[in-house]
Amino acid sequence: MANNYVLVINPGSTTTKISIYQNETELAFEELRHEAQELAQFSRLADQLDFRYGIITKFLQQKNFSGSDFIAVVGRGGLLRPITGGTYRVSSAMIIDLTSGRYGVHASNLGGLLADKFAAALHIPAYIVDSVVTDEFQPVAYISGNAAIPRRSVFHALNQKAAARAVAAEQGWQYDEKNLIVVHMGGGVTVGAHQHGRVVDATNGLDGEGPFGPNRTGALPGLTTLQYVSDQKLNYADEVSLFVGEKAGLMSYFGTQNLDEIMAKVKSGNAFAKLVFKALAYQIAKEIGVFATVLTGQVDGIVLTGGMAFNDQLVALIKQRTAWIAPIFVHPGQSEMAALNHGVQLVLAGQAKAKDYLTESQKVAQKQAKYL
Ligand SMILES: Nc1ncnc2c1ncn2[C@@H]1O[C@H](COP(=O)(O)OP(=O)(O)O)[C@@H](O)[C@H]1O
Ligand SMILES: CCCC(=O)OP(=O)(O)O
Repeated sequence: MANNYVLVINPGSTTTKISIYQNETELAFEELRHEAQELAQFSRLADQLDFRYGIITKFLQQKNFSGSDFIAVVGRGGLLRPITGGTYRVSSAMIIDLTSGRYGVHASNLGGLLADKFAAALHIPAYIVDSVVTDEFQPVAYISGNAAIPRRSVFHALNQKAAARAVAAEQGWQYDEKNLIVVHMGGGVTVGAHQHGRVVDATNGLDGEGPFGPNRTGALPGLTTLQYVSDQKLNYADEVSLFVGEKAGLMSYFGTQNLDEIMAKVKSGNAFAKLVFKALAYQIAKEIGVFATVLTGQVDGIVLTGGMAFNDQLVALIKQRTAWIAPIFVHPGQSEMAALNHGVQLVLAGQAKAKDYLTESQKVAQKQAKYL
């Protein structure tokens, strides 16, 4: 007899997070950290599927959960065609796009794929919620400055929205009546302008925009980067994506993306580590300033979230430069597991309808076609 449990799977670039929910109650949670060397054994992202599936299966066995306990599985939504936010049934078109990497390669692609694999084994439905390609951009945000290259919405939509809603609730605000700048500081860092509940612009966390992060480049000097790629004869499919993601950011300077290890260098007086750490805070603060202009200075709050928001020194440095803009709310870690589960519970309770991937992507494509 099913226990009405929902299995929540959240693959990030540095972690696999797993939760079991019954209604809105989290019964179990596990965060498995992956060191870069551990993942380096897999040459392609798709090769990590069985490895991460095995870890999750082991977790379920250790906690004595049985397959028949579950009524649904939900994974973090990855790089798909641009779509609206919400809960989606994992479909065959989605599986093809996530597997091929046609819209980009990132650990979040494994969310839908892992959910699909568990759904097939347990005979239950699979969903994704608020994918990283959730697109609520205002028209002007699509323009990059070169007609050949439109901007696209790729950010930590799930956690940015969940953290913004949590802060709004704590303050007694309605999320869709306020203007917030939300900064997710994870393996990659993204900054979003949440205008009355719509993310009208956000830095692209994968293509090289905004601040750098533990394993991700931010904006790079364009021509110099193209020259480097050409000089080094970097191949796009493997080497270029590693150059801007996975091996970039703090990883490129120190060979580690673990902030605690970098803080140990800072504390031991390593001048270069101090400089790069200051630059991390500087770039994040600078982008918050940029996004204050997106909201024409009408900013009700700045929300700092993600794993790096646990680092008090980083938060203090960001505050020093940005506290004049708006009150700062620190919401460390992630609310992604609760948000993934909530999206599925709404569908299971009949309070929301699961969206269809191809239908929604066509809607967004029609909206974009007006401007691009
Ligand atoms: N409790 C913590 N204290 C300090 N730094 C942390 C903490 N948790 C995570 N980090 C750092 O945050 C970064 C990863 O953020 P996280 O949001 O966990 O990653 P992901 O994007 O993979 O989910 C890493 O640099 C990690 O070292
Ligand atoms: C912006 C895409 C999502 C992302 O960067 O996630 P991680 O920080 O988990 O790598």
